[in-house]
Amino acid sequence: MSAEIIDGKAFAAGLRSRVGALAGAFEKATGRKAGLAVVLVGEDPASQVYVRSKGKATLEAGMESFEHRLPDDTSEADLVALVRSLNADPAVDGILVQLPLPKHIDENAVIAAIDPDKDVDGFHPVNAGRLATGLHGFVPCTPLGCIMLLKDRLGDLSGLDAVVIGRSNIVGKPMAQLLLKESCTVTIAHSRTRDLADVVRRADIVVAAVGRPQMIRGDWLKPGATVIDVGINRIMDTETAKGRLVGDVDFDSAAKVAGAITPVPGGVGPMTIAVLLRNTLVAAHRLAGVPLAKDAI
Ligand SMILES: Nc1nc(=O)c2c([nH]1)NC[C@@H]1CN(c3ccc(C(=O)N[C@@H](CCC(=O)O)C(=O)O)cc3)C=[N+]21
Repeated sequence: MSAEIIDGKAFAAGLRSRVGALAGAFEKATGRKAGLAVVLVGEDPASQVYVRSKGKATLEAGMESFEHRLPDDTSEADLVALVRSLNADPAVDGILVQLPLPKHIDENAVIAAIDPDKDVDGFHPVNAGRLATGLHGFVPCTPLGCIMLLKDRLGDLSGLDAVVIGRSNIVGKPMAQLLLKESCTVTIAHSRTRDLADVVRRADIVVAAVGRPQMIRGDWLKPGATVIDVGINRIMDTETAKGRLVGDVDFDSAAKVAGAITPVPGGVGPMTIAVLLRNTLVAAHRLAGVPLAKDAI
């Protein structure tokens, strides 16, 4: 094994403590805590785990956490009504509606109901448009966390060949926008891409966000490439007969070829939550009209 393991968990801990210090300063300046509202519809066990860890991290950073758990059969109209009440609530700076939503609810309709200036997930079309056109707005947490790890490892990304595997609104597309903003030459690959291995082999930066366990293998990589694995897949380990988490990258073979690689768990996942807190603090400053230094976080 030759690759450096990128410790996302440690980087995220550092980011959370910087956000915590700024959250304390925000409270001093305004007399109130920055607040994040998280809405969870239904009983999905994985979503419950994520929501619990988001709430815990929010409190640890010295912010207010508002959790709304709604039954599985909540109507779209009721959910939209809750979102609108959070839009109007001055104690709430950030709103996150946990995805996926139950099938009878139109996710796009719910996302569209969130005030773009409280949309700390960066999923509202207004924020997607701002990102695409170079305006200030909220950037989805996972891709922003990936960029932070890449810049920490590589410094200037300008001119590098980057391949994003996956084209979701939540990860693939905003990831490609951010890499483009950093002046990378960006390729977006997806399930219909031909000769994916050949596309990946050209890349200095590989971001894997396909949702297929261990799909990207070491022999697809350019030696020395930086590999960011966004996938979180639960599989059965055939040797131990226990469930375990793996990424979209086959870690063992990739680590022999890559220059640096994020592990799963302990890579991108913890960054997602840390950036969510960061975005909430930024939202609080904007809503309160209290300036935050440009490079503060
Ligand atoms: N509106 C919305 N916004 C989201 O940001 C959002 C969402 N919906 N739905 C679900 C996904 C998933 N997600 C993760 C957050 C943290 C970890 C994380 O911290 N993972 C740890 C632990 C993993 C574990 O042990 O289960 C790790 O990778 O090391 C993973 C995944 C946010 N999501």
